[in-house]
Amino acid sequence: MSEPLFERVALIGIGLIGSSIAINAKKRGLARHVAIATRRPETLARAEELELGDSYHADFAEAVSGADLVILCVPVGACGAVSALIAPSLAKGAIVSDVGSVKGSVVEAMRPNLPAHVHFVPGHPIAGTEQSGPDAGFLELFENRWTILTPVEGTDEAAVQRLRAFWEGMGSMVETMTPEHHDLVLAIVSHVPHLIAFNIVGTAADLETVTQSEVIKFSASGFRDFTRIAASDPTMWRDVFLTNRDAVLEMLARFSEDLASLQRAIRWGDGDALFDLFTRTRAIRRSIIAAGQDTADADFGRQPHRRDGWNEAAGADGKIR
Ligand SMILES: NC(=O)C1=CN([C@@H]2O[C@H](COP(=O)(O)OP(=O)(O)OC[C@H]3O[C@@H](n4cnc5c(N)ncnc54)[C@H](O)[C@@H]3O)[C@@H](O)[C@H]2O)C=CC1
Ligand SMILES: O=C(O)C(=O)Cc1ccc(O)cc1
Repeated sequence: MSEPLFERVALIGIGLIGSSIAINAKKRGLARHVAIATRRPETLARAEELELGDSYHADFAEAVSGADLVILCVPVGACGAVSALIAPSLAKGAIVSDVGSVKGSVVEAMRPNLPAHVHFVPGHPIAGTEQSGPDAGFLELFENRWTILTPVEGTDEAAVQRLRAFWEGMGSMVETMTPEHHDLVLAIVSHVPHLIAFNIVGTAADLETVTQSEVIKFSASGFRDFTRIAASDPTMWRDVFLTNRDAVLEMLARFSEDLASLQRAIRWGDGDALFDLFTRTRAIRRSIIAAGQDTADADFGRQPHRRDGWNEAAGADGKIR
């Protein structure tokens, strides 16, 4: 086996993403030692029971000392405080990263706390599920999925390349962009869609004329997909909306305008407007799938153990019907 990329990887927070990284780092030989730290003793004990790492620490400073890679795998709202806690113990030349779904606020919160002798390379794997906690992680999570790195100006290129190699070692494809651009893109492809799911499931739950048991009994797969998304971790998503406020509000404004014109088309019986939009959106879906045959999105039905919308929409050959 070739030499590991890192001697000691410290993971702060061991939920879905932290545990998936831990499993990858060990199984794929990317780190000689995986040190795990988290806030709650029960979670740390569970991580140890699952043998996710090589050492387990209640003390974050102890976990990061001597680490050449430190990754914060905590909700975005906690990144600032955690970075302040670990800063005095970070080794010279260490790469410090995170996996947060929002990048601008994480950079703002972490950067001032970090010493000049470390390389700060923020990251975000565009891969996840609605599950959370240390039991949720799995080896294939990052396979054929994109990871976005958002290094700030002046970051050592060698550090960016080393982190890129780490994510590629987990099967991910890597792209770099600015934190601001990341937040705008993710607002429309991830954050607003999650908000729509939280909202529609909430609306259905509050209905007075349709009972909850009817909602469950007659829910077609479209609504079931929304309920999967709406089951995502409340803390994580609260933090996403509080920290990516501007980009989400901008995309929501556009969404509301488009929704209003759909409403008008329905009110005035404008079948052509409805038909045109649905034709356009069907073509978009088909082109995504066609492109997916040789890029990241050829992953419908990718996780055979998952029974969610992605799998159910796909036949045995992975084609959507
Ligand atoms: N769940 C998903 O699908 C994805 C999540 N992310 C990002 O990854 C990060 C972690 O998310 P998950 O692993 O899903 O969450 P999770 O809820 O499964 O795990 C979070 C971990 O952070 C710890 N934690 C929570 N608050 C903390 C605090 N104040 N101080 C220290 N530790 C704390 C928890 O004990 C737990 O170990 C988040 O920033 C999220 O935005 C990124 C991609 C996908
Ligand atoms: O479960 C799903 O469908 C997701 O969309 C997972 C996800 C959630 C948050 C991210 O920042 C990235 C991926």
